Amino acid sequence: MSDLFAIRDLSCTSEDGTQIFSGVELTLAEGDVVVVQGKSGCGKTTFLKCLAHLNLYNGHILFCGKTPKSYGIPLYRTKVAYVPQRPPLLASTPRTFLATASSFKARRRNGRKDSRLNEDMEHPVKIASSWGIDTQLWDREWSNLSGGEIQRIALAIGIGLDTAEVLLLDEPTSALDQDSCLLVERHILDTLKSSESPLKAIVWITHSPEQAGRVGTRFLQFADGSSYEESNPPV
Ligand SMILES: Nc1ncnc2c1ncn2[C@@H]1O[C@H](COP(=O)(O)OP(=O)(O)OP(=O)(O)O)[C@@H](O)[C@H]1O
Repeated sequence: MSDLFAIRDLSCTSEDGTQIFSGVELTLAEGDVVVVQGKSGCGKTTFLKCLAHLNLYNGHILFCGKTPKSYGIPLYRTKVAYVPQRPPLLASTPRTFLATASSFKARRRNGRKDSRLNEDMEHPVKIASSWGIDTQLWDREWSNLSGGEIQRIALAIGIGLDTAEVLLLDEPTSALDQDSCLLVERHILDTLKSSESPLKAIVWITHSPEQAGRVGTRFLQFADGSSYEESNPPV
């Protein structure tokens, strides 16, 4: 049987030709929560973007034994989903964005839009509500939402569409207070364990050693232009 997610000899170079990292290796199995840590600017976000095929890279990425291109990149990105730390401020509202994201899911289901679109949109709203996001915030312009509200809404969409098998989380709780952070963490880990969710593994960037210890099952450290795995969370 092929690995869930295999990354082989991954390297990435910035537009000006500077190498950001090279030689990164990682194999994900079902149930893994790989915490990614390292100094600011060492390439963690770039790494996640490469995994989501949002950044150019060299090397090999295989999801269930197949390359991203063999799925078609839009479909691949529904299976290996990147949730940015700060979603680019979009025009319009979270509900408009959710409708677009849900329509991708509907197309993936049967090749066209279908009547389950509204149903697909309910789950993210319900999840966000359980994290203190009032339903009316979905109809407010992104630019008029707080950082913590934006972060919870983006994460609720990433999880609640129920398409992601691998979630790539970029400091998903960096704008949240401690109580909200723990609530969100618990929900993500429960989703990973749930047999009703397609979610199988998570790659999670955090600068918090405490969070790394709470959520991580494996620990990938970025340093000196490459990465290495540690057996324990760094203190
Ligand atoms: N589009 C880009 N063009 C040029 N350089 C870039 C680009 N995106 C990122 N970089 C550079 O690549 C390096 C890695 O950036 P990246 O955002 O991946 O770091 P990071 O480890 O996630 O940092 P942080 O912990 O501060 O979020 C940095 O030096 C950054 O300035």
